[in-house]
Amino acid sequence: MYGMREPTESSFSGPGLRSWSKFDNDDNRFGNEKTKKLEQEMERQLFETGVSQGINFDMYDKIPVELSGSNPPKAISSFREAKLHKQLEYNVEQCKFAKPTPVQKYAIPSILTGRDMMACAQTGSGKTAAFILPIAHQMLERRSSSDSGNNRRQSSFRSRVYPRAIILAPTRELAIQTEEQTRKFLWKTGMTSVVVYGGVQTGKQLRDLRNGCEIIVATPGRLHDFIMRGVVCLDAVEFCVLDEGDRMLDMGFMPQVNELIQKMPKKGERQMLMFSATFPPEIQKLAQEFLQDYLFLAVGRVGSTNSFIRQTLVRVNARNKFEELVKLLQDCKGLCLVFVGTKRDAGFVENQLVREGLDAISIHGDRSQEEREHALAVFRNGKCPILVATDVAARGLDIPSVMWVINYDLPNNIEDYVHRIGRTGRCGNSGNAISFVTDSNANILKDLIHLLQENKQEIPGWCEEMAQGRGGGYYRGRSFPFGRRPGHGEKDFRRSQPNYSNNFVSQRFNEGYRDRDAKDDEDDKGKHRHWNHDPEGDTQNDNGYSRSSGNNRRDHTESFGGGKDSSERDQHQNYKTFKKIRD
Ligand SMILES: Nc1ncnc2c1ncn2[C@@H]1O[C@H](COP(=O)(O)OP(=O)(O)OP(=O)(O)O)[C@@H](O)[C@H]1O
Repeated sequence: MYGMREPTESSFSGPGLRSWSKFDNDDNRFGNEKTKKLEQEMERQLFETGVSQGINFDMYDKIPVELSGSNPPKAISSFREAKLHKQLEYNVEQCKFAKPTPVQKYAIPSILTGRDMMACAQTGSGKTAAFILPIAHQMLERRSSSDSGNNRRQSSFRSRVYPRAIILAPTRELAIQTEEQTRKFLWKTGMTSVVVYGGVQTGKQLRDLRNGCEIIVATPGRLHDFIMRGVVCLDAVEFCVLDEGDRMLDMGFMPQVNELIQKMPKKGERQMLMFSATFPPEIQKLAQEFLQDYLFLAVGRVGSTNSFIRQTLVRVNARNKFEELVKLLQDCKGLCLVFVGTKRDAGFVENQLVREGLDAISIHGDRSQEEREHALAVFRNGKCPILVATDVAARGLDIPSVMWVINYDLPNNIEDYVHRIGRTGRCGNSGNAISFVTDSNANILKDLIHLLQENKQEIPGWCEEMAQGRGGGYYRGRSFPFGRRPGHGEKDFRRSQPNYSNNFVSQRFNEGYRDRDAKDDEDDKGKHRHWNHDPEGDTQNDNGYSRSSGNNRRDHTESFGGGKDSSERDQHQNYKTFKKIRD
């Protein structure tokens, strides 16, 4: 029988800890001193991970928010206001979450009312808790009201698992991390979660599943595998989350995700939630297939970065990129994540750095899962403070003390840039992102310049020249061809659909947003209510979210050299830039 084992030292992690978490405070039948101590230790270990909130945390309240769709509920201003189950309140306290972030303020009440949701908020701003808490609350409520939710008993009879919630993630490491986070919130609720992902033997995951669970966090391939083997059945799914929703719906994942969703109860009988920091309009359109009467939440502009990350562009010559990297790394304090374009380059750069005497390790798709997890572990604990990575580490990973993200190779699209640099500057902490730019990067520069302008970052003169030279001029100011800013996602795409819905409203909070989007709004088809309501009573927007004007940009032609290939002067200036950033 599950849940009847006395916990042992070895149950500090993995399923042992999960099964112990089924005990409720009042139901501790081993109430002796030793057990209590063990339980306290398990609790301490469980809650000690995660990024502590940084000095900029209160700035989140000033970020403009848009909530659109029919009958949107009122935001909460404290976790208490959400009236979560008392064990969940306790677990939130243990996580040291003093107050909700904006995405939590708006998403928690929306999800609690049973609505589907597409939510877009900056990297590191607490999206994970924004969906897990209201899901866990509803599962607890429904279980206590109907007392029919013991899926474990049911599943052990049928030797099949019937999860009530599925959370899909694009990478194995993110799935592992999200399940760890889920475990915190489920602590002592009597509910458990299991993570399943590819690249490792199925044995342990199978045993965990057979012990029963309410929530499965998974990468799509492995979950599909377990369904085909008759281990998991999705008939009883009440909640489905696509974490990094835009990635889960892009061409790489869409067929698998679609197949999984088809195995769940149909629209309206399950709650569908999609979260990401980026949601390009074309992906929003695709997502319609899975959503019903959903609320769209945008914290800040869809696809933007947070303003706590200092972003710097450095012009380099492809030939001496590596030397530039070494120079830079010698001066970087704290953990440093270096993104490269290919798996081969990841191995190559790692080896070269080690030869230079630097403590580097790499993570990419050609490494075994064991190696990938080892690389992340030694990076996390600081034994190897430089992690060279492909985009496998670009999304979702929440690692404290990542002070630097270096784009050794820039990605091909702005969404990947946003996610990559979002590994630093999390939860109100400051961070630095440095991107090497070569002649072959002209394709991303327009979007990048726009993003930097928006966040009041320095834009070197050579960069503007480069963007203009290649693309026939980049877009400055408010008017963009085809009525949309280049490249990345914007607002709720339904607003531009004719007669979307009679009940459709779009509410805005922190009115600084108006400056930026005023013109777009006039053209929108939906009805808009502009409310002055602000749950924190703060309507000022001074965090740089209104689009920057030309005044915010300095002319850096002088300090970064001209538009030709990286010259000696460039290199000297690059060094000066590194020094400035470091100091
Ligand atoms: N209300 C809160 N108060 C303090 N810390 C919080 C709060 N909410 C979340 N955090 C912490 O902030 C960190 C980032 O949260 P999370 O990983 O959920 O961000 P995210 O928005 O999902 O980021 P990404 O877009 O990169 O996936 C975590 O370590 C989490 O524990």
